[in-house]
Amino acid sequence: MTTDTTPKDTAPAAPTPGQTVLDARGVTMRFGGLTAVRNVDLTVNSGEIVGLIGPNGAGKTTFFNCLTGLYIPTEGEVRYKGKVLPAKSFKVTAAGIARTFQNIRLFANMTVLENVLVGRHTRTKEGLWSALLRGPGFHKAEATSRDRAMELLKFIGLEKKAEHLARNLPYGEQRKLEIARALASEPGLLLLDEPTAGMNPQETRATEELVFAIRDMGIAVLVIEHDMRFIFNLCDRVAVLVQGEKLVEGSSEVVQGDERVIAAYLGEPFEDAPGAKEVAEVEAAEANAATQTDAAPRKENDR
Ligand SMILES: Nc1ncnc2c1ncn2[C@@H]1O[C@H](COP(=O)(O)OP(=O)(O)OP(=O)(O)O)[C@@H](O)[C@H]1O
Repeated sequence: MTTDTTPKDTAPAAPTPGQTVLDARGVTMRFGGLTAVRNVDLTVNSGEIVGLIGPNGAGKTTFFNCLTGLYIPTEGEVRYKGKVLPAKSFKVTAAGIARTFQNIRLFANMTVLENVLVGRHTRTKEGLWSALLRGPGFHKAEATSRDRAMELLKFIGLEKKAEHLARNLPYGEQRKLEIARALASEPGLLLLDEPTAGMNPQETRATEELVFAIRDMGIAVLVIEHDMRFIFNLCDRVAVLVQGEKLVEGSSEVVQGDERVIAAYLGEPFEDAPGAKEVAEVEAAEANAATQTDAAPRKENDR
């Protein structure tokens, strides 16, 4: 992925810096007796990358679903660029919010290019009759869509695999393709649900760069992630959900140092890669075991 291949034609007009793109107020989602999200306010401004973190079951994905028309919040209101969001997910996408899911949802037996083309359907003006009759309007629209889809594939570094079947891509590339498909709808706000889940450290770093490049295209980003290194490197602002409620919101520094967040989620101040301490302990134990194994034959020989 390189930033100089940004598909400028497809990028939405950059909103005024600081303009509120997403404004969620008092969002509550109840499932029977369970309140999964309780009275959550959250804004995302243009030019921002905002993180949403919290323990498993805190309500992060439910909140995302309330922002994308999959769920209608029991209470509260969600506005995108000042307008109340429609209650259907395809209308939310058409309005300008795109998302990826925690579990990859590609069309496995379609090509990489076809997957991105599917993501463009909300931006295609040609109707059913035009498509069936395959008139000149249809062919022109199809060519434009292909060009734009190829630009996006270039942007994420998958243009050489355009004709590969999605299911044959390695895991990290499937995740990138999901992002390209979301970008194909030309969003002003991109919601990413655990984009680095299952990735190795190199893939995670590449995803970090990709998200920065997407922000630089003029698209605001809201991201759920359990990888705290990724979140704290990336985000201008982080909101913490615990048991459905927003516990804290602030800069990475503020959130990392907040005792309530440490107690409820982080466990201890974040200083290095998560798990670094555990890795160091395992390595020390292995080194110790190796020393003892080396020592063992000498004992044998001593006898
Ligand atoms: N459709 C549903 N019906 C009933 N309960 C639900 C539904 N969706 C989510 N929940 C419940 O709402 C709560 C919040 O779940 P949610 O998936 O939003 O949490 P999360 O913070 O995204 O967790 P994770 O980090 O594990 O993905 C959980 O108790 C979950 O079981």
